[in-house]
Amino acid sequence: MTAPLGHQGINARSLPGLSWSGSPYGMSLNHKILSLAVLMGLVIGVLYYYLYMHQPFWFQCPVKTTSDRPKSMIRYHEFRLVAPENLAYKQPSIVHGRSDVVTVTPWLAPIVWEGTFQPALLDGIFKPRNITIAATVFAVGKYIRFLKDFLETAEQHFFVGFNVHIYVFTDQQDQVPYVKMAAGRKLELCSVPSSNRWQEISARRMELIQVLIEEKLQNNVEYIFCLDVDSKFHGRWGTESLGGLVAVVHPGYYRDDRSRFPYERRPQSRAYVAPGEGDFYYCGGAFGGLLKEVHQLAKTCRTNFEEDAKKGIEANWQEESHLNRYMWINKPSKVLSPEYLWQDFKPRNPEVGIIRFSGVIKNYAEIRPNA
Ligand SMILES: CC(=O)N[C@H]1[C@@H](OP(=O)(O)OP(=O)(O)OC[C@H]2O[C@@H](n3ccc(=O)[nH]c3=O)[C@H](O)[C@@H]2O)O[C@H](CO)[C@H](O)[C@@H]1O
Ligand SMILES: [Mn+2]
Repeated sequence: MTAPLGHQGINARSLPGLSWSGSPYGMSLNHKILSLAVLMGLVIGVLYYYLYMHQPFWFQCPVKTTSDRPKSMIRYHEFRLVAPENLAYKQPSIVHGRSDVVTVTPWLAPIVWEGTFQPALLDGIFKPRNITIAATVFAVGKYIRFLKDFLETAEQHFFVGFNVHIYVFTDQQDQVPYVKMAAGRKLELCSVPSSNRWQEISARRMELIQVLIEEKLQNNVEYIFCLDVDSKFHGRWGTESLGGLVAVVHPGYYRDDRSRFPYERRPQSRAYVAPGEGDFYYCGGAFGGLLKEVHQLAKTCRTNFEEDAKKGIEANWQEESHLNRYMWINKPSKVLSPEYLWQDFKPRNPEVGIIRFSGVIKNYAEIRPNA
């Protein structure tokens, strides 16, 4: 009788190293198991420490309260909405609310309209986190004239009561107006070369935003918004606008069929959006979100813009076209209604209860280096 193949004469004792008592090949099995256990413990320990420190979104932080969590940990916990105790506010309803507008996207991101949120409740949730919000604004060439109103009105309406760092990119630092800022708010100036093409100034913002995030903002800012300078704040822009990736619906096209959106339509461009595609038409003049998300957006749009340039293509609305392509694939987790970027020349539509931020009327021929 022969044993089945593979079992002939083999047992634990006859395998090199696999012996219960002393082995001629070195460590006993007991020792090996022990060292393996110690090694595994070490690996698990190091892995746990790494996750604890970096807090990827899928890792549940074991720390209980908001106040004793360092900032880096709070960063990825935007969905842990801890409300202050004893805060009185209007009872919410799931049957009564705005019925003249849509307040949620098909991918279930909120669309922020006046009347859909309670400011005091949201501020109460975000205040204990001691977050800092960065804003970038470019004032190159003649656009420096818009900066004063932008900064003064931001002081009155943009994240009032929160830490706000405004980064002004300009080619004329000595022309930056003095605007008194409240405690916790500050202005920083960054140099940027002038250009004789407005398209270049507008589009290069993506690159400069990417570099700013990489070199300056990594550890001291949670959220960032990137805004056009030729605009003013007229109403509250606050914590209701915070989210992972945040886009603003353009005031000029939101009632139109998508076939009329001014997406880039040449398939050779990396900003291409095919007919029948696209959710909304978003503004290039205002977008934002968590630092990490905006970094990814800026980096991608910059790369795609440069790839297009190598082929001699410039998308019809420069970085706005690339942003729209990006948002089609990477859906924003919060969509802001056109209340968040209106245009002064447009009469207010009835569904727009309040204009919070709006582009001023300007004479393109007079202010752009190339009109
Ligand atoms: C409201 C809105 O969504 N506006 C977008 C729209 O046109 P706009 O007509 O609003 O573009 P724009 O002339 O305001 O240029 C965009 C921004 O670039 C900066 N700038 C521009 C020219 C210049 O000489 N100096 C200077 O500083 C400035 O911050 C300005 O706000 O399409 C542009 C496409 O490129 C941008 O996507 C804008 O954000
Ligand atoms: Mn503008």
